[in-house]
Amino acid sequence: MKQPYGVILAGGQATRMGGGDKGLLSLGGRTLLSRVIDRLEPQVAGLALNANGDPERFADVGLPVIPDSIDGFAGPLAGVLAGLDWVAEQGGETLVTAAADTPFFPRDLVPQLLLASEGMEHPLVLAATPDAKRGTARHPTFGLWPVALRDDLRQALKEGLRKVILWTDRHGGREALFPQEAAFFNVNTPEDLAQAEAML
Ligand SMILES: Nc1nc2c(ncn2[C@@H]2O[C@H](COP(=O)(O)OP(=O)(O)OP(=O)(O)O)[C@@H](O)[C@H]2O)c(=O)[nH]1
Repeated sequence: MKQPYGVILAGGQATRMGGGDKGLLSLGGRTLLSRVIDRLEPQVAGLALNANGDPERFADVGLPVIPDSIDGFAGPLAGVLAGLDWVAEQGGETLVTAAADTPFFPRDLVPQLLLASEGMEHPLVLAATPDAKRGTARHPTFGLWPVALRDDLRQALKEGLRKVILWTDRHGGREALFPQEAAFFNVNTPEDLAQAEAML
């Protein structure tokens, strides 16, 4: 399989943070986004940012900015679709996504997702961590997605599907289990940002 392309999902509204771009918030003197780029860039064939609105605010980031093609805010699956369309333009076969508000994700994200996808006709894998109640908890913004399913995803979104796990389950999506429970800690509120500072 060719090396996946990467897309950082930053297309949300950050309502719990009071609006704006969570990726541009500072954590220990660097933006969340720059921390995510540092972790993902070495693992992928090329990298882009999925965000809506004026792309100029990300001019310093130096990545292509791809907006959602679905009207309104349709959730992370809309970003996955935008990412898959971009990967298809690059001539790639697979996409790995990471969320812009999740600064500590594993540096072996991509190899572990690829390992879990071995033997699948259409590689579709979500990252997961141990969970006391459910056994494992899946992280729907961290996944390996096949370009081959992008038209299926487009149709599902058109029909109103929004929940990531409903769509991945439909296609026999697998899990890649990461042992570190806090690896996908994400920053949703000002309190989360303070907690992330304490985790540095
Ligand atoms: N492309 C795209 N990504 C989204 C959308 N909504 C959420 N996301 C992304 O999905 C991930 C998880 O988002 P949430 O934390 O649930 O939503 P959020 O908008 O970032 O924050 P809240 O409004 O506080 O829920 C983040 O990476 C968001 O950027 C959307 O409508 N389009």
